[in-house]
Amino acid sequence: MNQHSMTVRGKDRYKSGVMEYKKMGYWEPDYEPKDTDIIALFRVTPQDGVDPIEASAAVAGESSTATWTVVWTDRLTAAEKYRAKCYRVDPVPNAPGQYFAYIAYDLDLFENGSIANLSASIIGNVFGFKPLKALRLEDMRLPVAYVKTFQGPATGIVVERERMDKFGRPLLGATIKPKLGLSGRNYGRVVYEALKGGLDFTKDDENINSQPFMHWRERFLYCMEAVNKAQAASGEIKGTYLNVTAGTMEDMYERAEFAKELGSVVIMIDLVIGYTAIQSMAKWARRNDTILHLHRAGHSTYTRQRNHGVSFRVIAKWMRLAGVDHIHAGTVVGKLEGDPATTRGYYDICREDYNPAKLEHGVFFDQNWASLNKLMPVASGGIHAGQMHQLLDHLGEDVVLQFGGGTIGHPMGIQAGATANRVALEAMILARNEGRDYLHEGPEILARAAATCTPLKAALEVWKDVTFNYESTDMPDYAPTASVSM
Ligand SMILES: O=C(COP(=O)(O)O)[C@H](O)[C@H](O)COP(=O)(O)O
Ligand SMILES: [Mg+2]
Repeated sequence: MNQHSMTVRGKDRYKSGVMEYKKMGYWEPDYEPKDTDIIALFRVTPQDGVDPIEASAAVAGESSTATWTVVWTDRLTAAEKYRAKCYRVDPVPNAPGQYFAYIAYDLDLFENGSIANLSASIIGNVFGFKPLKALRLEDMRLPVAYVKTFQGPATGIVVERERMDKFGRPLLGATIKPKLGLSGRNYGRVVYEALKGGLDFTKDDENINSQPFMHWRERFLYCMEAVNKAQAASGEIKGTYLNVTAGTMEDMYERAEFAKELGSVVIMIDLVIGYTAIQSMAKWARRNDTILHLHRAGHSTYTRQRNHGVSFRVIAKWMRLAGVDHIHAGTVVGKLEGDPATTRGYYDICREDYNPAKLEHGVFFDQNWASLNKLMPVASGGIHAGQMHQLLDHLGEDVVLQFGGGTIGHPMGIQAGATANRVALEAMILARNEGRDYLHEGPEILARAAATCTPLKAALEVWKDVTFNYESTDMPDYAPTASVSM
Protein backbone atom coordinates (compact mmCIF):
# COMPACT_ATOMS: atom_id res chain seq x y z
CA MET A 1 0.00 0.00 0.00
CA ASN A 2 1.04 3.64 -0.56
CA GLN A 3 4.73 3.34 -1.17
CA HIS A 4 5.62 6.95 -0.33
CA SER A 5 7.14 8.18 2.85
CA MET A 6 5.23 11.16 4.18
CA THR A 7 7.65 12.16 6.90
CA VAL A 8 7.79 15.87 7.51
CA ARG A 9 11.39 16.79 8.15
CA GLY A 10 13.35 19.83 9.25
CA LYS A 11 11.93 22.59 11.36
CA ASP A 12 8.38 22.06 10.08
CA ARG A 13 8.32 18.78 11.95
CA TYR A 14 8.55 20.55 15.25
CA LYS A 15 5.81 23.09 14.73
CA SER A 16 3.52 22.84 17.71
CA GLY A 17 0.25 21.03 17.22
CA VAL A 18 -1.01 17.68 16.10
CA MET A 19 0.52 15.83 13.20
CA GLU A 20 -0.48 12.50 11.71
CA TYR A 21 1.72 9.65 12.86
CA LYS A 22 2.56 8.76 9.29
CA LYS A 23 3.99 12.24 8.87
CA MET A 24 5.97 12.04 12.09
CA GLY A 25 8.15 9.30 10.54
CA TYR A 26 6.37 6.16 11.68
CA TRP A 27 5.52 5.20 8.09
CA GLU A 28 8.68 4.42 6.12
CA PRO A 29 7.75 2.24 3.13
CA ASP A 30 11.34 2.34 1.84
CA TYR A 31 12.77 1.11 5.12
CA GLU A 32 14.70 -2.16 4.96
CA PRO A 33 14.75 -3.82 8.37
CA LYS A 34 18.22 -4.42 9.76
CA ASP A 35 19.28 -7.92 10.87
CA THR A 36 19.27 -6.64 14.42
CA ASP A 37 15.77 -5.11 14.30
CA ILE A 38 12.89 -6.68 16.15
CA ILE A 39 9.92 -6.98 13.80
CA ALA A 40 6.31 -7.19 14.90
CA LEU A 41 3.40 -8.09 12.70
CA PHE A 42 0.05 -6.69 13.78
CA ARG A 43 -3.42 -7.33 12.42
CA VAL A 44 -4.94 -3.87 12.43
CA THR A 45 -8.68 -3.25 12.13
CA PRO A 46 -9.13 0.53 11.81
CA GLN A 47 -12.39 2.22 12.67
CA ASP A 48 -14.55 2.96 9.65
CA GLY A 49 -13.06 5.82 7.66
CA VAL A 50 -9.61 5.63 9.30
CA ASP A 51 -6.73 5.33 6.83
CA PRO A 52 -5.05 1.92 7.41
CA ILE A 53 -1.60 3.43 6.96
CA GLU A 54 -2.25 6.11 9.55
CA ALA A 55 -3.65 3.46 11.91
CA SER A 56 -0.56 1.29 11.42
CA ALA A 57 1.81 4.23 11.81
CA ALA A 58 0.02 5.09 15.03
CA VAL A 59 0.70 1.59 16.32
CA ALA A 60 4.38 1.98 15.40
CA GLY A 61 4.45 5.35 17.10
CA GLU A 62 2.75 4.50 20.34
CA SER A 63 4.65 1.21 20.73
CA SER A 64 7.96 3.04 20.46
CA THR A 65 8.56 6.74 21.03
CA ALA A 66 5.51 8.77 20.11
CA THR A 67 2.56 10.34 21.78
CA TRP A 68 -0.50 12.07 20.32
CA THR A 69 1.30 15.35 19.62
CA VAL A 70 4.77 16.30 18.46
CA VAL A 71 7.03 16.91 21.44
CA TRP A 72 10.01 19.25 21.55
CA THR A 73 12.08 16.73 23.42
CA ASP A 74 12.30 14.52 20.30
CA ARG A 75 15.03 16.90 19.26
CA LEU A 76 17.12 15.84 22.25
CA THR A 77 17.15 12.19 21.15
CA ALA A 78 18.31 10.17 18.16
CA ALA A 79 14.65 10.19 17.15
CA GLU A 80 15.24 8.87 13.61
CA LYS A 81 16.80 5.74 15.10
CA TYR A 82 14.42 5.24 17.98
CA ARG A 83 11.20 5.67 16.05
CA ALA A 84 9.66 2.31 15.15
CA LYS A 85 9.04 2.17 11.44
CA CYS A 86 5.96 0.69 9.86
CA TYR A 87 7.32 -0.37 6.47
CA ARG A 88 4.58 -2.50 4.99
CA VAL A 89 0.78 -2.69 5.20
CA ASP A 90 -1.09 -5.46 3.36
CA PRO A 91 -4.81 -6.15 3.29
CA VAL A 92 -5.58 -9.44 5.09
CA PRO A 93 -6.81 -12.01 2.55
CA ASN A 94 -10.56 -12.61 2.76
CA ALA A 95 -11.00 -10.25 5.69
CA PRO A 96 -12.32 -6.87 4.54
CA GLY A 97 -11.29 -4.01 6.83
CA GLN A 98 -8.27 -5.84 8.32
CA TYR A 99 -4.62 -5.13 7.50
CA PHE A 100 -1.29 -6.74 8.32
CA ALA A 101 1.13 -4.04 9.44
CA TYR A 102 4.86 -4.84 9.61
CA ILE A 103 6.74 -2.70 12.11
CA ALA A 104 10.52 -2.68 12.72
CA TYR A 105 12.04 -1.65 16.05
CA ASP A 106 15.66 -0.81 16.73
CA LEU A 107 17.26 -3.19 19.21
CA ASP A 108 18.25 -0.30 21.48
CA LEU A 109 14.60 0.22 22.37
CA PHE A 110 14.65 -2.93 24.51
CA GLU A 111 16.36 -4.07 27.66
CA ASN A 112 18.36 -7.28 27.42
CA GLY A 113 16.62 -10.43 28.59
CA SER A 114 13.30 -8.93 29.73
CA ILE A 115 9.94 -10.09 28.38
CA ALA A 116 8.29 -7.53 30.68
CA ASN A 117 10.15 -4.74 28.92
CA LEU A 118 9.47 -6.11 25.44
CA SER A 119 5.78 -6.57 26.08
CA ALA A 120 5.32 -3.17 27.73
CA SER A 121 6.26 -1.63 24.38
CA ILE A 122 4.76 -4.05 21.91
CA ILE A 123 1.47 -4.72 23.68
CA GLY A 124 1.48 -1.63 25.90
CA ASN A 125 -0.86 1.25 25.11
CA VAL A 126 -1.60 0.36 21.53
CA PHE A 127 -4.39 -2.13 22.13
CA GLY A 128 -6.61 0.59 23.53
CA PHE A 129 -6.27 3.07 20.70
CA LYS A 130 -9.61 4.72 19.83
CA PRO A 131 -9.03 4.84 16.03
CA LEU A 132 -8.75 1.04 16.02
CA LYS A 133 -11.64 -1.36 16.32
CA ALA A 134 -9.30 -4.21 17.13
CA LEU A 135 -5.63 -5.12 17.12
CA ARG A 136 -3.79 -8.42 17.23
CA LEU A 137 -0.11 -9.17 17.58
CA GLU A 138 0.25 -12.02 15.10
CA ASP A 139 3.97 -12.77 15.07
CA MET A 140 7.42 -11.41 15.85
CA ARG A 141 10.88 -11.82 14.36
CA LEU A 142 13.41 -11.83 17.17
CA PRO A 143 16.96 -11.10 15.99
CA VAL A 144 19.77 -13.37 17.14
CA ALA A 145 21.38 -10.42 18.91
CA TYR A 146 18.26 -10.21 21.08
CA VAL A 147 17.64 -13.95 21.44
CA LYS A 148 21.14 -14.29 22.87
CA THR A 149 20.28 -12.01 25.78
CA PHE A 150 17.90 -14.65 27.17
CA GLN A 151 18.62 -17.85 29.05
CA GLY A 152 16.21 -20.03 27.07
CA PRO A 153 14.74 -23.30 28.40
CA ALA A 154 16.41 -24.21 31.67
CA THR A 155 16.77 -27.90 30.76
CA GLY A 156 15.58 -28.41 27.19
CA ILE A 157 14.26 -31.48 25.39
CA VAL A 158 17.58 -33.29 24.98
CA VAL A 159 18.65 -33.08 28.62
CA GLU A 160 15.11 -33.81 29.85
CA ARG A 161 15.12 -37.07 27.89
CA GLU A 162 18.54 -37.95 29.28
CA ARG A 163 17.51 -37.22 32.85
CA MET A 164 14.23 -39.07 32.50
CA ASP A 165 15.90 -41.91 30.56
CA LYS A 166 13.14 -41.96 27.94
CA PHE A 167 13.85 -41.98 24.24
CA GLY A 168 12.16 -42.57 20.90
CA ARG A 169 8.58 -41.94 21.96
CA PRO A 170 6.37 -39.17 23.31
CA LEU A 171 6.27 -38.93 27.09
CA LEU A 172 3.01 -39.70 28.84
CA GLY A 173 1.36 -37.74 31.60
CA ALA A 174 -1.91 -37.16 33.40
CA THR A 175 -3.52 -34.25 35.17
CA ILE A 176 -4.91 -35.34 38.53
CA LYS A 177 -8.70 -35.12 38.66
CA PRO A 178 -10.93 -33.94 40.15
CA LYS A 179 -9.06 -30.68 39.86
CA LEU A 180 -9.95 -29.63 43.39
CA GLY A 181 -11.08 -31.29 46.57
CA LEU A 182 -8.91 -34.37 47.16
CA SER A 183 -7.00 -34.69 50.41
CA GLY A 184 -3.22 -35.06 50.22
CA ARG A 185 -3.34 -38.76 50.88
CA ASN A 186 -5.96 -39.52 48.25
CA TYR A 187 -4.22 -37.24 45.79
CA GLY A 188 -0.99 -39.17 46.32
CA ARG A 189 -2.83 -42.42 45.66
CA VAL A 190 -3.92 -41.15 42.25
CA VAL A 191 -0.34 -40.15 41.44
CA TYR A 192 0.97 -43.58 42.43
CA GLU A 193 -1.64 -45.48 40.43
CA ALA A 194 -1.11 -43.42 37.29
CA LEU A 195 2.69 -43.66 37.42
CA LYS A 196 2.74 -47.33 38.37
CA GLY A 197 0.32 -48.07 35.52
CA GLY A 198 2.85 -46.81 32.97
CA LEU A 199 2.83 -43.02 32.75
CA ASP A 200 6.03 -40.99 33.00
CA PHE A 201 4.52 -37.94 34.64
CA THR A 202 1.52 -36.82 36.58
CA LYS A 203 0.69 -33.20 37.18
CA ASP A 204 -1.12 -30.78 39.38
CA ASP A 205 -3.88 -28.87 37.70
CA GLU A 206 -3.57 -25.15 37.03
CA ASN A 207 -5.72 -24.13 39.99
CA ILE A 208 -4.31 -26.50 42.59
CA ASN A 209 -2.12 -24.44 44.91
CA SER A 210 -2.74 -24.54 48.67
CA GLN A 211 -6.38 -24.80 49.61
CA PRO A 212 -8.08 -25.73 52.86
CA PHE A 213 -8.66 -29.33 51.75
CA MET A 214 -4.98 -29.85 50.88
CA HIS A 215 -2.11 -27.65 52.05
CA TRP A 216 0.73 -27.54 49.53
CA ARG A 217 3.19 -29.32 51.82
CA GLU A 218 0.76 -32.20 52.26
CA ARG A 219 0.47 -32.51 48.51
CA PHE A 220 4.21 -32.39 47.93
CA LEU A 221 4.89 -35.01 50.62
CA TYR A 222 2.28 -37.50 49.41
CA CYS A 223 3.12 -36.91 45.75
CA MET A 224 6.81 -37.58 46.27
CA GLU A 225 6.06 -40.67 48.30
CA ALA A 226 3.97 -41.85 45.34
CA VAL A 227 6.74 -41.02 42.84
CA ASN A 228 9.33 -42.93 44.86
CA LYS A 229 7.11 -45.97 45.28
CA ALA A 230 6.16 -46.01 41.59
CA GLN A 231 9.81 -45.72 40.58
CA ALA A 232 10.72 -48.62 42.83
CA ALA A 233 7.85 -50.74 41.55
CA SER A 234 8.42 -50.03 37.85
CA GLY A 235 12.17 -49.52 37.61
CA GLU A 236 11.48 -46.38 35.54
CA ILE A 237 12.15 -42.74 36.30
CA LYS A 238 8.95 -40.87 37.12
CA GLY A 239 8.01 -37.30 37.85
CA THR A 240 5.09 -35.25 39.08
CA TYR A 241 4.82 -31.56 38.26
CA LEU A 242 4.42 -29.88 41.62
CA ASN A 243 2.64 -26.59 40.98
CA VAL A 244 4.50 -23.88 42.91
CA THR A 245 2.22 -21.07 41.69
CA ALA A 246 1.47 -18.80 44.66
CA GLY A 247 0.63 -15.25 45.63
CA THR A 248 4.19 -14.01 46.02
CA MET A 249 7.63 -14.81 44.62
CA GLU A 250 8.82 -15.66 48.13
CA ASP A 251 6.11 -18.31 48.46
CA MET A 252 6.98 -19.75 45.06
CA TYR A 253 10.66 -20.01 45.92
CA GLU A 254 9.79 -21.66 49.22
CA ARG A 255 7.62 -24.25 47.45
CA ALA A 256 10.23 -24.86 44.76
CA GLU A 257 12.93 -25.38 47.39
CA PHE A 258 10.75 -27.89 49.22
CA ALA A 259 10.05 -29.77 45.96
CA LYS A 260 13.78 -29.96 45.36
CA GLU A 261 14.47 -31.06 48.92
CA LEU A 262 12.03 -33.95 48.41
CA GLY A 263 13.83 -34.97 45.23
CA SER A 264 11.31 -33.83 42.60
CA VAL A 265 12.79 -33.62 39.08
CA VAL A 266 10.15 -31.14 37.92
CA ILE A 267 8.10 -28.20 39.15
CA MET A 268 5.24 -26.33 37.55
CA ILE A 269 4.03 -22.75 37.19
CA ASP A 270 1.01 -21.12 35.56
CA LEU A 271 1.25 -18.43 32.88
CA VAL A 272 -0.89 -16.15 35.05
CA ILE A 273 2.04 -15.52 37.43
CA GLY A 274 3.42 -13.05 34.87
CA TYR A 275 6.48 -12.78 32.68
CA THR A 276 8.96 -11.60 35.29
CA ALA A 277 7.96 -14.33 37.74
CA ILE A 278 8.29 -16.88 34.94
CA GLN A 279 11.79 -15.69 34.11
CA SER A 280 12.77 -15.78 37.78
CA MET A 281 11.50 -19.35 38.11
CA ALA A 282 13.35 -20.34 34.93
CA LYS A 283 16.58 -19.07 36.48
CA TRP A 284 15.78 -20.97 39.66
CA ALA A 285 15.13 -24.12 37.60
CA ARG A 286 18.47 -23.86 35.84
CA ARG A 287 20.36 -23.26 39.09
CA ASN A 288 18.62 -26.23 40.67
CA ASP A 289 18.63 -28.74 37.78
CA THR A 290 14.85 -28.93 37.74
CA ILE A 291 12.54 -29.23 34.73
CA LEU A 292 10.09 -26.31 34.59
CA HIS A 293 6.58 -27.02 33.35
CA LEU A 294 4.40 -24.11 32.24
CA HIS A 295 0.61 -24.40 32.11
CA ARG A 296 -0.76 -21.69 29.81
CA ALA A 297 -3.68 -20.93 32.13
CA GLY A 298 -5.48 -17.78 31.04
CA HIS A 299 -4.04 -17.53 27.53
CA SER A 300 -7.34 -18.01 25.73
CA THR A 301 -8.66 -14.74 27.15
CA TYR A 302 -6.40 -12.96 24.66
CA THR A 303 -5.09 -15.56 22.16
CA ARG A 304 -8.24 -17.16 20.84
CA GLN A 305 -10.07 -14.49 18.86
CA ARG A 306 -8.52 -13.88 15.52
CA ASN A 307 -8.99 -10.14 15.34
CA HIS A 308 -7.88 -8.98 18.80
CA GLY A 309 -5.20 -9.92 21.32
CA VAL A 310 -1.93 -11.78 20.98
CA SER A 311 -1.45 -14.97 19.01
CA PHE A 312 -0.29 -17.94 21.03
CA ARG A 313 2.64 -18.26 18.59
CA VAL A 314 4.00 -15.04 20.07
CA ILE A 315 3.47 -16.30 23.62
CA ALA A 316 5.31 -19.53 22.66
CA LYS A 317 8.24 -17.47 21.36
CA TRP A 318 8.34 -15.35 24.50
CA MET A 319 8.23 -18.46 26.69
CA ARG A 320 11.11 -20.07 24.80
CA LEU A 321 13.13 -16.94 25.48
CA ALA A 322 11.94 -16.79 29.10
CA GLY A 323 13.25 -20.28 29.73
CA VAL A 324 10.48 -22.73 30.60
CA ASP A 325 10.99 -26.39 29.63
CA HIS A 326 7.41 -27.50 28.94
CA ILE A 327 4.57 -25.47 27.48
CA HIS A 328 0.97 -26.47 26.84
CA ALA A 329 0.58 -26.00 23.10
CA GLY A 330 -2.61 -27.79 22.07
CA THR A 331 -3.81 -31.24 21.04
CA VAL A 332 -5.64 -30.56 17.76
CA VAL A 333 -8.08 -33.42 18.47
CA GLY A 334 -8.95 -32.70 22.11
CA LYS A 335 -11.50 -30.54 23.91
CA LEU A 336 -9.83 -27.13 23.52
CA GLU A 337 -9.21 -24.76 20.61
CA GLY A 338 -6.49 -25.93 18.20
CA ASP A 339 -6.58 -25.76 14.43
CA PRO A 340 -4.12 -28.38 13.02
CA ALA A 341 -2.05 -26.00 10.86
CA THR A 342 -1.89 -23.26 13.49
CA THR A 343 -0.92 -25.78 16.16
CA ARG A 344 1.82 -27.17 13.92
CA GLY A 345 3.25 -23.65 13.79
CA TYR A 346 3.37 -23.49 17.63
CA TYR A 347 5.09 -26.86 17.84
CA ASP A 348 7.72 -25.79 15.31
CA ILE A 349 8.42 -22.67 17.34
CA CYS A 350 9.03 -24.81 20.41
CA ARG A 351 11.12 -27.54 18.82
CA GLU A 352 13.12 -26.29 15.83
CA ASP A 353 16.55 -24.64 15.76
CA TYR A 354 15.39 -22.53 12.87
CA ASN A 355 11.86 -21.76 11.76
CA PRO A 356 11.48 -20.86 8.11
CA ALA A 357 8.48 -18.61 7.47
CA LYS A 358 5.46 -20.78 6.75
CA LEU A 359 2.35 -18.76 6.10
CA GLU A 360 0.16 -21.85 5.89
CA HIS A 361 1.03 -22.53 9.55
CA GLY A 362 0.65 -18.87 10.54
CA VAL A 363 4.43 -18.40 10.86
CA PHE A 364 5.31 -15.13 9.14
CA PHE A 365 9.05 -14.84 9.75
CA ASP A 366 12.22 -16.87 9.53
CA GLN A 367 13.37 -17.28 13.12
CA ASN A 368 16.84 -18.34 14.19
CA TRP A 369 16.86 -19.67 17.76
CA ALA A 370 20.63 -19.35 18.06
CA SER A 371 21.07 -22.63 19.97
CA LEU A 372 18.59 -21.79 22.71
CA ASN A 373 17.40 -25.11 24.14
CA LYS A 374 14.28 -26.68 22.69
CA LEU A 375 11.02 -26.38 24.55
CA MET A 376 8.92 -29.52 25.02
CA PRO A 377 5.32 -28.96 23.87
CA VAL A 378 2.60 -30.54 25.97
CA ALA A 379 -0.65 -31.82 24.48
CA SER A 380 -3.38 -31.80 27.06
CA GLY A 381 -7.14 -31.43 27.16
CA GLY A 382 -9.72 -34.05 26.32
CA ILE A 383 -7.49 -36.69 24.75
CA HIS A 384 -7.76 -40.48 25.06
CA ALA A 385 -6.03 -43.67 23.92
CA GLY A 386 -8.27 -44.11 20.87
CA GLN A 387 -6.70 -41.01 19.32
CA MET A 388 -3.09 -42.20 19.61
CA HIS A 389 -2.46 -42.48 15.86
CA GLN A 390 -3.80 -38.97 15.26
CA LEU A 391 -1.80 -37.52 18.14
CA LEU A 392 1.44 -39.05 16.87
CA ASP A 393 0.71 -37.86 13.36
CA HIS A 394 -0.19 -34.28 14.30
CA LEU A 395 2.30 -33.74 17.11
CA GLY A 396 5.30 -36.00 16.46
CA GLU A 397 7.61 -37.57 18.98
CA ASP A 398 9.00 -34.76 21.14
CA VAL A 399 5.84 -34.02 23.08
CA VAL A 400 4.21 -34.91 26.38
CA LEU A 401 0.76 -36.43 25.83
CA GLN A 402 -1.36 -35.81 28.89
CA PHE A 403 -4.50 -37.75 29.56
CA GLY A 404 -6.28 -36.53 32.70
CA GLY A 405 -9.86 -37.72 32.33
CA GLY A 406 -8.44 -40.18 29.80
CA THR A 407 -6.53 -41.94 32.60
CA ILE A 408 -8.48 -41.30 35.77
CA GLY A 409 -11.87 -41.87 34.11
CA HIS A 410 -11.00 -45.41 33.03
CA PRO A 411 -13.76 -47.86 34.04
CA MET A 412 -11.26 -50.36 35.49
CA GLY A 413 -9.39 -47.79 37.54
CA ILE A 414 -6.46 -45.42 37.30
CA GLN A 415 -3.67 -47.98 36.80
CA ALA A 416 -5.67 -49.57 34.01
CA GLY A 417 -6.18 -46.13 32.45
CA ALA A 418 -2.44 -45.50 32.49
CA THR A 419 -1.67 -48.96 31.09
CA ALA A 420 -4.15 -48.42 28.25
CA ASN A 421 -2.36 -45.22 27.27
CA ARG A 422 1.11 -46.74 27.52
CA VAL A 423 0.20 -49.83 25.49
CA ALA A 424 -1.59 -47.74 22.85
CA LEU A 425 1.48 -45.52 22.54
CA GLU A 426 4.00 -48.35 22.39
CA ALA A 427 1.89 -50.16 19.77
CA MET A 428 1.71 -47.03 17.63
CA ILE A 429 5.45 -46.33 17.93
CA LEU A 430 6.23 -49.91 16.97
CA ALA A 431 3.97 -49.61 13.91
CA ARG A 432 5.65 -46.33 12.95
CA ASN A 433 9.09 -47.83 13.37
CA GLU A 434 8.09 -50.76 11.18
CA GLY A 435 7.23 -48.26 8.47
CA ARG A 436 3.50 -48.83 8.56
CA ASP A 437 0.95 -46.20 7.59
CA TYR A 438 -0.02 -45.85 11.23
CA LEU A 439 -2.38 -42.94 10.67
CA HIS A 440 -4.68 -44.87 8.39
CA GLU A 441 -4.15 -48.23 10.04
CA GLY A 442 -4.41 -46.66 13.52
CA PRO A 443 -7.76 -48.09 14.63
CA GLU A 444 -6.68 -51.55 13.48
CA ILE A 445 -3.30 -51.28 15.25
CA LEU A 446 -5.08 -50.27 18.46
CA ALA A 447 -7.65 -53.06 18.14
CA ARG A 448 -4.89 -55.65 17.69
CA ALA A 449 -3.01 -54.35 20.76
CA ALA A 450 -6.28 -54.40 22.71
CA ALA A 451 -6.75 -58.08 21.96
CA THR A 452 -4.05 -58.85 24.55
CA CYS A 453 -4.59 -55.82 26.78
CA THR A 454 -7.92 -55.66 28.57
CA PRO A 455 -7.36 -52.10 29.89
CA LEU A 456 -6.84 -50.82 26.34
CA LYS A 457 -9.88 -52.72 25.14
CA ALA A 458 -12.00 -51.07 27.83
CA ALA A 459 -10.57 -47.62 27.05
CA LEU A 460 -11.33 -47.94 23.35
CA GLU A 461 -14.82 -49.07 24.13
CA VAL A 462 -15.74 -46.39 26.68
CA TRP A 463 -14.33 -43.42 24.71
CA LYS A 464 -15.00 -44.64 21.18
CA ASP A 465 -17.57 -41.96 20.40
CA VAL A 466 -15.76 -39.07 22.05
CA THR A 467 -14.66 -36.51 19.47
CA PHE A 468 -14.60 -32.72 19.63
CA ASN A 469 -15.39 -31.60 16.10
CA TYR A 470 -16.03 -27.88 16.23
CA GLU A 471 -15.00 -25.09 13.95
CA SER A 472 -11.67 -23.48 14.97
CA THR A 473 -11.65 -19.79 15.79
CA ASP A 474 -7.97 -19.22 14.98
CA MET A 475 -6.79 -20.41 11.59
CA PRO A 476 -3.97 -19.27 9.27
CA ASP A 477 -4.95 -16.58 6.75
CA TYR A 478 -3.00 -18.13 3.92
CA ALA A 479 -3.73 -21.49 2.29
CA PRO A 480 -0.78 -23.70 1.33
CA THR A 481 0.59 -22.68 -2.05
CA ALA A 482 0.35 -25.49 -4.60
CA SER A 483 3.81 -26.79 -5.44
CA VAL A 484 5.01 -25.85 -8.89
CA SER A 485 4.76 -28.83 -11.20
CA MET A 486 7.79 -29.53 -13.32
O1 LIG B 1 -6.75 -30.06 32.92
C1 LIG B 1 -6.37 -30.11 31.80
C2 LIG B 1 -6.62 -31.29 30.95
O2 LIG B 1 -7.46 -32.26 31.56
P1 LIG B 1 -8.06 -33.52 30.74
O3 LIG B 1 -6.90 -34.29 30.21
O4 LIG B 1 -8.87 -34.28 31.72
O5 LIG B 1 -8.91 -32.95 29.63
C3 LIG B 1 -5.51 -28.97 31.32
O6 LIG B 1 -5.58 -27.91 32.22
C4 LIG B 1 -5.90 -28.45 29.97
O7 LIG B 1 -5.52 -29.39 29.06
C5 LIG B 1 -5.20 -27.16 29.57
O8 LIG B 1 -5.38 -26.85 28.24
P2 LIG B 1 -4.18 -26.46 27.27
O9 LIG B 1 -3.22 -27.59 27.30
O10 LIG B 1 -4.81 -26.29 25.92
O11 LIG B 1 -3.61 -25.19 27.78
MG1 LIG C 1 -6.32 -28.20 33.83
